[in-house]
Amino acid sequence: MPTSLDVRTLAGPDAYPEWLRAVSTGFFRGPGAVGEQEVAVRALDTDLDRIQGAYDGGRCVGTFRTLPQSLTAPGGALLAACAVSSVTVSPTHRRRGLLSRMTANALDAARDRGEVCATLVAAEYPIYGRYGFGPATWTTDREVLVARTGLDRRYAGPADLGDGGRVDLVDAAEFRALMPAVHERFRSGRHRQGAIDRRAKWWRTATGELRFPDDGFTPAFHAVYRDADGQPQGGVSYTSDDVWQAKQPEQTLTVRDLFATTTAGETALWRFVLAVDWVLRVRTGCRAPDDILPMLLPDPRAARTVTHADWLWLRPLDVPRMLAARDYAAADTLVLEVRDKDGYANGRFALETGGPRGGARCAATREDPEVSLDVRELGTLFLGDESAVRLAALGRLAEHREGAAERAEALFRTARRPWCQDMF
Ligand SMILES: CC(=O)SCCNC(=O)CCNC(=O)[C@H](O)C(C)(C)COP(=O)(O)OP(=O)(O)OC[C@H]1O[C@@H](n2cnc3c(N)ncnc32)[C@H](O)[C@@H]1OP(=O)(O)O
Repeated sequence: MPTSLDVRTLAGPDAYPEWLRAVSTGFFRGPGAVGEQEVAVRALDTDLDRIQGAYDGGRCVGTFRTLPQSLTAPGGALLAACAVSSVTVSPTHRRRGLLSRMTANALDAARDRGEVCATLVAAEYPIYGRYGFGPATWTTDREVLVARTGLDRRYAGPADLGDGGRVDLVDAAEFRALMPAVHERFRSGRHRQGAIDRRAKWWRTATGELRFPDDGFTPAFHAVYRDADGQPQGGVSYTSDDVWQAKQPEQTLTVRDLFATTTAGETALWRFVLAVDWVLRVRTGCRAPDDILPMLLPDPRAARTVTHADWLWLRPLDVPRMLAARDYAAADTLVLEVRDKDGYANGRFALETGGPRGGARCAATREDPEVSLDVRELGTLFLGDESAVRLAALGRLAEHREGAAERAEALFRTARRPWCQDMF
């Protein structure tokens, strides 16, 4: 029997618990698994206007949520982005266009709010390209075999590195008090493109202050790096298992979070986790592909790649504002034609760049294009991780003037690879 499927934003707070249960069903946690405390925790800092549900009669069969996000562009500018999350369609209602309807509504709303792009972390690679998203950052998870690193086991702390700083274990409350400000400085650095903001709720959840039953949270150890002036410049959160074999400790330390505003701090924090007693292996978690860690080791092969995969996907919405906000490696003028079947980013744009720290301008133009590409390829290029020349070889970027792909490459590529460390 045909049914009419209605897609709408949440009518009010009363509709939220059922919507959350639908998310849970869509992500296979099981029906009825969402208790009152979970509803209360998840409702904090949640904007109901940004939540859509798909309804079959009174039943919620599809979910979609967006969050305001601040995304770091190459050079350190912070962009207003629309972060997409909690996308599910009930197994009973798939492939009837519900995701497409919810995505179209969300992108319209993002454009109307003036958000320059949308972002997401894709559960499966083939889903989101059709909506104009392209993979823009990659993540690498490594396992370090501590005994193979060649590091001196007598290491006694940052002083051994000739660094006046120190690393101290702190409790969750102190970590929560100190680290948000450090993270804000960290993520707005010139080479931190791809980083996203962490709101107060993120820190409260990550440090176990906001909990609900069966949330799967494991308390972590926390340590802070302070520089020679006593200023916090970085921190690490990690857990460790308790494996022993034949009277020998064989523990795996898993890094949940590690960042610092300075290379000295980042180095000291890695050296700290690699020197924790009883630890045989260190799992790094979600790092940039060009993370400095392997090169800190006398034997970089001790850090083996466990997973390397796409992470943050980016969907341009406002091309002139987005392109003008970033820093470029060269001074040039390039005319790009962007194809966007959904219309948000369609058009020809003249990009004028002043080179490193030189600013950029971008505006619609009628000039002949030098390169043309689909909007999702622009999303892939924007944070600097993809090669325009490689896209041209793949037929995903067309060159209308000889050498234009190489010029695009010189503009868009970044010295460091983009890194988004967080899931949302
Ligand atoms: C940002 C995040 O939250 S990522 C999490 C995404 N959620 C999940 O993976 C949970 C499990 N999966 C689901 O809930 C659903 O299958 C969804 C949300 C992925 C898709 O929802 P649907 O309503 O079935 O998608 P919809 O019918 O709108 O499909 C639109 C198009 O995408 C295609 N498509 C949908 N899902 C997939 C998929 N997993 N793989 C490949 N193609 C897909 C459809 O075939 C369709 O193609 P067409 O336009 O060429 O006909």
